[in-house]
Amino acid sequence: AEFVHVTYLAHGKPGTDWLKKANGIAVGLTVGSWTDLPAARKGAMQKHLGHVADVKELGTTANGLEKALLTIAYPTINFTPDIPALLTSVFGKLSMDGMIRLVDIELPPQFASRFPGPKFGIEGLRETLNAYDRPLLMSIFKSVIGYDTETLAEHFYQQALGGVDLVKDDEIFFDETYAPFEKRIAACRAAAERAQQETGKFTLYAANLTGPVTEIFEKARRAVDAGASALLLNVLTFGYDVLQRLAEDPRINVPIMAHPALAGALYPSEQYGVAANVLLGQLMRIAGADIGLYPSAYGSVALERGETLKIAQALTEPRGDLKRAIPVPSAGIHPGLVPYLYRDLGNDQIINAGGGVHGHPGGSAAGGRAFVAAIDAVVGGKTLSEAAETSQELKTALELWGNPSEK
Ligand SMILES: CCCC(=O)/C(O)=C/OP(=O)(O)O
Ligand SMILES: [Mg+2]
Repeated sequence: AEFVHVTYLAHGKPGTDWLKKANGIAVGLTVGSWTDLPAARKGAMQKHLGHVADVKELGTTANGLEKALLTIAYPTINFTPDIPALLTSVFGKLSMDGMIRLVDIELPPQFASRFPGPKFGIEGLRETLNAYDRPLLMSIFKSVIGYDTETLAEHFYQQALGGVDLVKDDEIFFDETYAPFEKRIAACRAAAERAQQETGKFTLYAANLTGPVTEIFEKARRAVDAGASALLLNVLTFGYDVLQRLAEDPRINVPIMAHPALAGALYPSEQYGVAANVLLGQLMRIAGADIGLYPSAYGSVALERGETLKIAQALTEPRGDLKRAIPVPSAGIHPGLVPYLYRDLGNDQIINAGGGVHGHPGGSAAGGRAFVAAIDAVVGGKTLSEAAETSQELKTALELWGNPSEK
């Protein structure tokens, strides 16, 4: 028999009987009640019974509460191998039952093997881009709503000229009236080919997958047929299972990028919700994200650095034959932050910026070039100031947004 081990951080009044609370969860979320079960039923129900794997009391908090880590083992025969079943079973009703936060899920090998994981992973993405031994670079269409296909294709061209490896739609790009999905994909592919003539590099385009879930799979297949080179999905709003089924579809043979939109409703609280490394690391990876975005520790919607490192670890740590998903610390990123990002994650990351590219006084292409110079610098062991001596674009970017790592 296999068990999923789920660890919760629970807060409670002084004197809480944590073993009793843990037992209540283990039984309540599996067989419902044990003591009231007739003896005849107990035999049949035994294999469905959850149990307490560990209880670690952590003492008292500043505001007088007690806290403890409770690890419960759930028989995997209780649920089907998909994330809706897993999350509903281990943190459905329980998530609404007081101060309790899901902080870790450990899947046993057989159960874990039922999830697709990344189709490309870091290695596959590098092969697709022919880009090795350096962080990848991505820019984001900024402001995108209301632009027509031709304008977006020109914006794509400018970003590609700047040397970015990928361009992504902003996650808020839903209304495609002015830039129909397949038309936009074809136009951006043409723009990528045009830029490639000048840069020698083919820039991928991650088009935002939108629309009713009843149509999203066919839409994704049409996107690939139309020349899509990557797809973006707002996983929390569409659902992890949509991500998993896209990743499992052999016809959707392009990297899938997971956006964290809405995650901030779940991860911040110390006493409630779901830890970011589970939400934006582990679950995204097992469901099949090749590319995992999350708030960086340095930008505009910052996450605490330790949290960001845990997300990156969940996306990349060795886990059986699961491919590694590439971490993309995002939001408010500008070239001056590249040394911090490189110190944290080294080469295996995508450096991702919208405003930090398009806000460059020299325009989007110059914004991309500033990042390329910054990445070359950190990979080559140079400071940004040294690199700025031979890159006007980087010099301008550092003057505008700062060079905090050399303060
Ligand atoms: C964490 C997601 C970041 C995001 O979606 C986004 O659009 C960032 O844009 P900038 O902050 O780089 O302009
Ligand atoms: Mg965005």
